[in-house]
Amino acid sequence: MANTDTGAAPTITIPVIDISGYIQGSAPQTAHIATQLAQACRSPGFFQIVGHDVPASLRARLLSQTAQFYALPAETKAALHRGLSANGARGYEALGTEVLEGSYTDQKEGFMFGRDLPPGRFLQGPNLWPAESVCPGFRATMEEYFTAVRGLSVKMFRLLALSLGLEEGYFDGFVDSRDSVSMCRIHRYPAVTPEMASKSRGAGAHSDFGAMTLLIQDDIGGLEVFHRPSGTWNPVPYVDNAYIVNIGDMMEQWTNGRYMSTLHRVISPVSDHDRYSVVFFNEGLLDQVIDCIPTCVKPGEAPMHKPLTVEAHLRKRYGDSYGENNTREIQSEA
Ligand SMILES: O=C(O)CCC(=O)C(=O)O
Ligand SMILES: [Fe+2]
Repeated sequence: MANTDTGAAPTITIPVIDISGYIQGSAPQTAHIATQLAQACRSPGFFQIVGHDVPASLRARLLSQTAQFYALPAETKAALHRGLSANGARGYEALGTEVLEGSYTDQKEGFMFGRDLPPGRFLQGPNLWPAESVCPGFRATMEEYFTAVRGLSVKMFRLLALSLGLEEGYFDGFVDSRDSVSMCRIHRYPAVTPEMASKSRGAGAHSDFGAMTLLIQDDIGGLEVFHRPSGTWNPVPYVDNAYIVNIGDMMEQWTNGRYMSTLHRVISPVSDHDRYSVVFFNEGLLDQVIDCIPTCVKPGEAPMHKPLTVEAHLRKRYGDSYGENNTREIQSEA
């Protein structure tokens, strides 16, 4: 694959969409935003939003708490390893655990949390947290942020529904039910030397397999999106206070390929600073059947995929043998 290391000019630009008109309830602006969204979701499947309602002060606290967490001693973080959580889906993941792309070991560490539910269905369970005395304010900030970003994601799915010519609440049950799976993951990408950067990735090339992802990257940048026709990697520039939004494999399938799930990767920062990012995945309502959305198939055209439930899609992607305390399969997640 060609990449930006060659210094080639980017072949795609990632649109920046101001959604404040929707947040404020303006009908004409909402229609315009939905049109911009439809274009961006078709290609490149990535865009950034500004004018959202998650306060900048909360995002700043989130990033400083993330740094505080990663500065904890290795053994304190290891005691929170996600292998110790009910479904293997909450807690800490050490540097070099994931291999998303061939021979590159991902140079990142992560910590995942979601809705605090009793252990039960697939990917559900209580979160793991460091003791308050060890990481003061961390849990409260992460919980406050989770509520805020989950609220924003419900709004983004409403806009997505409008962009597909559907009724605004079409995805509400999918994203906003008790059994809707959503997961937040904070990341640290340690700074590397130019020599190390050529042999490693922050995160190897992958596509996200849920429905829609909302991501904060810090001002170091490093996220790149693949443009298939030209075989080039294109940076997603840092935009102050923005969310990077991308379509995942489940939504690509649900829309019969109309909306695109695009390969992306993170280049380890060649810098004297670590890079931090916070990602919010919407995996959706476990019992929802993903069956071609009616507005996404022309008369006479056949849907490209057989209907299947979200849980079946996720189990397939996480690995058929996924089970309690089996943490291997989950590592294939983006
Ligand atoms: O950290 C980033 O900027 C991107 C992470 C990512 O793509 C993922 O976790 O799926
Ligand atoms: Fe990703």
